[in-house]
Amino acid sequence: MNTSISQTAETGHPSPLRYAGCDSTTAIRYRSDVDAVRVFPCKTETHDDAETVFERAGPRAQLIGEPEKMTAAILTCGGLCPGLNDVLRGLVMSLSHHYGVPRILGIRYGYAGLTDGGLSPWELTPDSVDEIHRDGGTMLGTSRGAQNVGEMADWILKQGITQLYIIGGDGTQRGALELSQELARRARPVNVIGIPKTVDNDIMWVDQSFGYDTAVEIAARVISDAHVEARSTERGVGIVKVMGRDSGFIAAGAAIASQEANVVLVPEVEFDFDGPNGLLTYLEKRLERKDHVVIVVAEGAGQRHFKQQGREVKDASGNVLHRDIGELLCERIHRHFQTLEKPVKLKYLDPGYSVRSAPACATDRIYCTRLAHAAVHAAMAGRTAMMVSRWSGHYVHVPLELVTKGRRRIDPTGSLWRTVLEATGQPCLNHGEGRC
Ligand SMILES: Nc1ncnc2c1ncn2[C@@H]1O[C@H](COP(=O)(O)OP(=O)(O)OP(=O)(O)O)[C@@H](O)[C@H]1O
Ligand SMILES: O=P(O)(O)OC[C@H]1O[C@](O)(CO)[C@@H](O)[C@@H]1O
Repeated sequence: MNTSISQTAETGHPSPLRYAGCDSTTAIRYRSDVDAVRVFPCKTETHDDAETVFERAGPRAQLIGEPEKMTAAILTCGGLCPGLNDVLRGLVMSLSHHYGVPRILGIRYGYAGLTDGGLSPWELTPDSVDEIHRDGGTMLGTSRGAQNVGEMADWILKQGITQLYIIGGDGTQRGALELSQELARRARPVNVIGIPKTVDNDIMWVDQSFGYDTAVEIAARVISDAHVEARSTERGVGIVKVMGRDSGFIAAGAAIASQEANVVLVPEVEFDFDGPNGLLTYLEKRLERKDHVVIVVAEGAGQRHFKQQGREVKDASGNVLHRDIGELLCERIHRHFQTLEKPVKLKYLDPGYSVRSAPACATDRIYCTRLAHAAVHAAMAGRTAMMVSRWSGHYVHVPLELVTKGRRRIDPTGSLWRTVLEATGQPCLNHGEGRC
């Protein structure tokens, strides 16, 4: 799966690099001669000793043009995530205070705001963003759903925009790549810089996304609530469903943080309901032994159990909308123990939107601000078609072509999942999958 990528460490000009997908166990070292970060990925089935070089983020001596003649635009797209307003604030402060860019446009409701049919942009100033970090959500609004890339490019050029900051998830970054390619075909240069936003923590080449710490903190508190409920009744079962469409990072992190989860179900690891290794058998044993149990489930887990029950429904961006695995767990567990004539008391908690609409915690605020400043330095130095990131602890520039190659998921054979299993005592809940 090695791919040639065009971007050198020094200049942003084309040179072949080898790409390897790997998690943050990757070793890393600086190459001070080229102001770059060299990454040596760990060995996986698909990659041997391939290496990737990322340019280090930060201010550069040479700017692409005169800041006082520039117009910057910022948009947020996809689902909410704690810290969006901190990123917006960081961008405006750096553009205005550090570089003196006079015109900063806040695009309304994601890509929809880059078209004639969208709402007019807001002029952003340090004063207008001064206190936005206190609030969750995004002051600019967000959206899902496709827009015509040619129309967006026309609109951007008509507005005289010279740099565009795009804050969003993997879908948004795919859009950013297309847009940067379309703009590159036009006469006037526009620097397109992505900033990774994902409460699910599922963007490639990002150690951990902003908002994740906040999300885990909140979800862990809900798991503790579920635990209190479960242990306060005879045969109490607490079920907590958290977001995680394709990746179970919030479920895993919150379960470990709370120390009070007994079973964690994520999209990356299959589980059975029935059979000697199935969830229901394990719950029987656990309830005999401890009289209560807490289950944490990511929304994308166990979707194969719905297969016979209808066609896939998708959101405006084409993401598959999952069936409610929390409801299914409640129904199956309730029915099973009724049949055994040993009924359980079930409490189902779903903190989904509360987790992602919260304002960011302190560590996420620092992270958002640093990413935002890195993004501005990148654009001012003339970079484009790239995303700022923190990778193996370093702030770096990652080509959008790499970012959009896939999604980051929990490795069922890796250390995070192993920690979940050790912390919960959860056994293998499937047969024949080979990954528990
Ligand atoms: N493959 C793609 N090519 C171009 N644009 C895309 C692509 N996928 C998604 N987009 C656009 O990106 C925007 C956001 O996509 P999406 O709704 O999937 O959210 P996201 O950025 O992945 O964030 P989240 O993680 O919250 O889902 C939408 O306007 C969508 O049309
Ligand atoms: O209901 P919405 O706003 O479309 O978002 C829900 C989705 O957003 C995510 O949080 C990703 O941002 C997923 O985990 C979830 O499926």
